[in-house]
Amino acid sequence: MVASPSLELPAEATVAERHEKAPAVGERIPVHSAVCFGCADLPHGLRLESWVTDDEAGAAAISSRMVLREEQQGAPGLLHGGLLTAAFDEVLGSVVALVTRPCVTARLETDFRAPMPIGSTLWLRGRVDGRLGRKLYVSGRAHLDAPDGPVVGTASALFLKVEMDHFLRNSRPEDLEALGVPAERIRAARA
Ligand SMILES: CCCCCCCCCCCCCCCC(=O)SCCNC(=O)CCNC(=O)[C@H](O)C(C)(C)COP(=O)(O)OP(=O)(O)OC[C@H]1O[C@@H](n2cnc3c(N)ncnc32)[C@H](O)[C@@H]1OP(=O)(O)O
Repeated sequence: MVASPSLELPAEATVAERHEKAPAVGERIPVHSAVCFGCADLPHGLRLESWVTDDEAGAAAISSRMVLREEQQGAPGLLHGGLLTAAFDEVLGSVVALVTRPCVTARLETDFRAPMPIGSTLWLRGRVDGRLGRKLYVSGRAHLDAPDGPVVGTASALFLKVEMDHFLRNSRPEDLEALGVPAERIRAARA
């Protein structure tokens, strides 16, 4: 198998600041899609809530909150590990969206540092560590039960900026049409 390139921040990467039209520090980040497993208010979703936070170096950063529910268990009484990775995907995807859009996850690594009991609350942080062309290097941390509680997980990821064509070519046409995308535009992207 071919190894994926490193997630290490390249020396030439630059600070990735928030876009001028992105929400300001302290503002809630709006749900990006009514059907999103990560942020929408869905019975089966993670229901993450996120806010823009300040960063010493001026980089885009957010803080998020997720309550761990009965139906999210892996081992008895503990959060399923894949759901922490899904939560990081949402948090890190939301923080890159403050810089540029649309982006997709190319690679995401999670370190599980301590078990996460059902009924507790995860406080997650995400930060864009740097940008090099289409590549956005991001990292995150999950704390248990308080914004500065014990660290139960960490993550590093690479997101890539894509064109709208990525969705026009790959999403189901009916979902795009439901968002108001004209059928001709979808057909043209796929021709
Ligand atoms: C009008 C329509 C309305 C639609 C409304 C849309 C609304 C917008 C909602 C957004 C919602 C967000 C949601 C949350 C985030 C997800 O959940 S995203 C879902 C999960 N991710 C995916 O599905 C992505 C699937 N993968 C892909 O599509 C393609 O592999 C990618 C990621 C776009 C990359 O393909 P590519 O653009 O052809 O890039 P490629 O030339 O292969 O690589 C470019 C560079 O990145 C590096 N790279 C690529 N992959 C990797 C990797 N895995 N590891 C390390 N490096 C990599 C390459 O080595 C290369 O480096 P250089 O040679 O330039 O140094």
